[in-house]
Amino acid sequence: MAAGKTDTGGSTELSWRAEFHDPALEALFRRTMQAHDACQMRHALWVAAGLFLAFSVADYHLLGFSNAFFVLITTRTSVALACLLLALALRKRTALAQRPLPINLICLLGISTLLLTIPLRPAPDGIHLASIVVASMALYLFVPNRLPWMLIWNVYLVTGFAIVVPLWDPLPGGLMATSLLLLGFVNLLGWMSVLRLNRLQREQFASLLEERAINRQLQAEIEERSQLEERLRYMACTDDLTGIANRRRFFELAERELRRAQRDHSPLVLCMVDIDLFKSLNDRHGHAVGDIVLSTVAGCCQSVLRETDIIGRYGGEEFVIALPKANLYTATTIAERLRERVASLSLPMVPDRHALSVTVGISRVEPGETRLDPALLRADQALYDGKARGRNCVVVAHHGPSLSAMEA
Ligand SMILES: Nc1nc2c(ncn2[C@@H]2O[C@H](COP(=O)(O)OP(=O)(O)OP(=O)(O)O)[C@@H](O)[C@H]2O)c(=O)[nH]1
Repeated sequence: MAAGKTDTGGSTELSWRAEFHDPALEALFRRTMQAHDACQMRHALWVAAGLFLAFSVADYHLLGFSNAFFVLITTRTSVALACLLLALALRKRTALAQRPLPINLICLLGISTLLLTIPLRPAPDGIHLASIVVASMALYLFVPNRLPWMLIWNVYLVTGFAIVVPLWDPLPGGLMATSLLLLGFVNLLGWMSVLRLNRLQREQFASLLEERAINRQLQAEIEERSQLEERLRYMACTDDLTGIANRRRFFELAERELRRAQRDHSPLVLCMVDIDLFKSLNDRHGHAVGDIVLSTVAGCCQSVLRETDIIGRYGGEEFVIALPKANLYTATTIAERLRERVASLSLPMVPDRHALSVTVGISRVEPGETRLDPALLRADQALYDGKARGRNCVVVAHHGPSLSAMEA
């Protein structure tokens, strides 16, 4: 496997036993596989317990109720019980699958019992060899991630076989050599299979980690882009200085309200708000103070409006407000409240307490008007009327005999 790096910087290089060189990565792999390993080992232990007990039936047929039978059934039952206990314990504590002690104890008991059958139970030559071969493969394949330990137990198994067989049931020289060669080959096969399995599992795990890292990176990029988009959208719609809608956004929202008003035959009123003598304020106190006054007045406007009302910066020191479902009387009340609030403002950077005031021009959208421009023009005209009348006032554009200019 080509050596790579995980996103945490760990190397995915494998050791001679096909485990990760990086101990942290190996520990992570084992933790990830823990439940799976425990499940696999539990099944193997159930099968092993069943097999050990099942062979007692064969022992009985071969030995009857002899001493040898009782020794064998005792050891077989001990192994089976140990297997069952560990299988039950693994159900609750999956971490036991990766602890060497319990499984090593069972290996010791199981292999010793298997070797004990050679002197205690007479059987044709091939039967003992076959059970050793099966046990050897089982050790390699069913005990996960314990390759060096399983090699040690296999050495015990083969060495035991090589010692016990000549002592109790000697084989012809050629047959013994063939058996040992066969066992050597079985070990090689088991070893290679486990190496291959370990390598495949870890390669898959490393790819999974890599994939997750790429996904996380993509997720972060997507989030960054959507934040950027959100920011751009905000910037495209908002006036930088005051934080209220810019002119483009105001028209977008107000035109939507106009269509709704036409549909529902409900009123829509527009107000133009202009800060009085702003040029002289700018000249006297500087542009920076002018900016603060602009955003303070914008805040005042917002404070007198309902959530459904729309406010935007029309340009310079002029604001525009759309009041859906409001008649001229309501609009005038709101504008008066705004005018009073601005007049009562006391800003530390503007020493003259009465310096701040606004003039408001008001006009309603007449039935049948499909654009905002005519009403805006009338509100603007009313605003200039207000300026001509001395400022700091609210003026309603002439709509009919019932409504005349209203001054503060
Ligand atoms: N500080 C600041 N000043 C601005 C901004 N936009 C426009 N202005 C200033 O606003 C002032 C507008 O002044 P005018 O249109 O002459 O009107 P005014 O002085 O308010 O007089 P009246 O409207 O007749 O009461 C100009 O001096 C502009 O430079 C801004 O974003 N910040």
